[in-house]
Amino acid sequence: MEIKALIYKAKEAREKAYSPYSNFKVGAAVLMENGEVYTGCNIENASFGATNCAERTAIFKAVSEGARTIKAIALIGSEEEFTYPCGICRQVISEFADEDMKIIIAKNLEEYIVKNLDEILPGPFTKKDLNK
Ligand SMILES: O=c1ccn([C@H]2C[C@H](O)[C@@H](CO)O2)c(=O)[nH]1
Ligand SMILES: [Zn+2]
Repeated sequence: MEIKALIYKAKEAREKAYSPYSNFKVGAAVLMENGEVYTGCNIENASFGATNCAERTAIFKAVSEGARTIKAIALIGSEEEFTYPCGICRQVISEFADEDMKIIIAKNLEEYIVKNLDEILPGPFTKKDLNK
């Protein structure tokens, strides 16, 4: 799937954000190994710590449908500056990352940057650390 098409899906998902506390909308789209794309938005909660980020919403939808490996993930938050995944999402992304997974961080369909996992999460804690 083309990068712009994945960003477009993330942008559409951002419209669904439930963020009455921060008023900050984020959308994500994951392309999985089975060729399916799953989308997610951030979902906030009056108990702030119960908030779920857009990336994790998308990944958990994918995994709960049986998909396991992320080929690419697109993320769109602010249109003024690039919105990077938070630390918790970086860890969750690493659990399901394909070895050459791309992380696409977009302001819009024209302005985006592409990162590898190693660039945003060097030295991850993985199943290898648990001898799994
Ligand atoms: O990469 C990010 C960064 C933040 N958020 C959400 C969480 C919260 O609802 C709001 C403000 O932190 O943005 C995401 O969904 N993804
Ligand atoms: Zn996050």
